[in-house]
Amino acid sequence: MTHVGVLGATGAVGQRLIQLLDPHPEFEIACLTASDDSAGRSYRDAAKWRIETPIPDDVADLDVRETDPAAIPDDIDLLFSSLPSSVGERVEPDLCEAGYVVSSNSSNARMADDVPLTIPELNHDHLDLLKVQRDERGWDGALVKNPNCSTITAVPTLAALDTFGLETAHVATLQAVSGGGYSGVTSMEIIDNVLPHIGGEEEKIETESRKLLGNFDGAELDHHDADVAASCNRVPTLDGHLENVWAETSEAITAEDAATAMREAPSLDLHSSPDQFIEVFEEPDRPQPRLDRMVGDGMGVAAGGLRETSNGVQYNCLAHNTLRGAAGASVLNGELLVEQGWV
Ligand SMILES: NC(=O)C1=CN([C@@H]2O[C@H](COP(=O)(O)OP(=O)(O)OC[C@H]3O[C@@H](n4cnc5c(N)ncnc54)[C@H](OP(=O)(O)O)[C@@H]3O)[C@@H](O)[C@H]2O)C=CC1
Ligand SMILES: N[C@@H](CC(=O)OP(=O)(O)O)C(=O)O
Repeated sequence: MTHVGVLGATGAVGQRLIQLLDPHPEFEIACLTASDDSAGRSYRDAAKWRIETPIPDDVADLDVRETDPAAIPDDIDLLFSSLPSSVGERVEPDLCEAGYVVSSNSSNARMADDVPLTIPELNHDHLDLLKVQRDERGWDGALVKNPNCSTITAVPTLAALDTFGLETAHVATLQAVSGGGYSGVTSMEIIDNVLPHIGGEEEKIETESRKLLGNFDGAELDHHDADVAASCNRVPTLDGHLENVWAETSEAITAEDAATAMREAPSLDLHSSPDQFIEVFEEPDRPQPRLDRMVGDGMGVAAGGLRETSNGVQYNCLAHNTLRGAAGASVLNGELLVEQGWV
């Protein structure tokens, strides 16, 4: 068993990590951290558990520790990080320097040249950037990131379309409230409403997509040159980001070509990777957040509403933002790190 720790374990993503890691056949939760306010309390007491499955008893009895390298036991093999990015920026490099391998969901350092940003089914080869990272930073540990939840929703479909030469992608998002964390948006702000701004989100989709779709030659990563533009909206759904995408390709493409390319997007043999990576619906009114966010046990991507435009295709896509878009993405990266021998 690989002994793992969860940083930011009491939060929205931290709780999802525990939900996924507790029954995991390869990982054993051995350490939990959160803010100083929670440190020293039992997890049951510190975490306001809001997941639909019960809080696991063995985890509930663990003590929450400070988020500090000195507080992490030496026998932890792998850390999952779901800290606020300002905290991740400060703490994650210290942990890597202290020798820990960190699979992080926080947005800090996602765009750093020597930090792999991975969706294993798409760009598992980018993990070899860790050789560059260790050479440059002198770390015994390692830092790997998963992308922003809205980015993860669209990029698998864009990667499938790239077989036809992706040139442009315009994305409009309808993002669930859980994306903002437990204290993100208040009910007075979001009920009977749509918020047409999510700070920093558009730039993340635009830049992270190009890094994910880029080419790694073993030394340097070339970002894809597609023109990606995004517009982000918060809507009153609980989980599941729905996105409208307009993609243009250099080669002619039909809606049927696009559906086939998406359906054929390869999956991996990792524990958390879904059997079918992208599920394409024929019904024009699918995917929908309430009906389809659990495709592939919450680790799949759903697409539908495909139709041709003058230079490409238009469609809708959806993924569960705290599973495939956050906690599940970190766990999958953890499985890849183990499989490739970094842990
Ligand atoms: N929610 C989502 O869908 C997604 C979230 N993310 C990212 O994941 C990260 C976590 O998000 P989320 O779970 O929603 O956030 P929450 O606010 O729900 O949880 C934050 C966690 O970090 C801990 N924390 C807060 N301040 C500190 C500190 N100073 N030192 C140590 N620990 C601290 C909290 O502990 P305590 O309980 O003690 O305060 C809590 O465990 C963020 O970077 C977010 O941007 C990414 C993709 C999707
Ligand atoms: N901003 C996303 C969630 C998030 O926290 O993203 P990031 O991991 O890039 O900080 C949302 O609101 O749905």
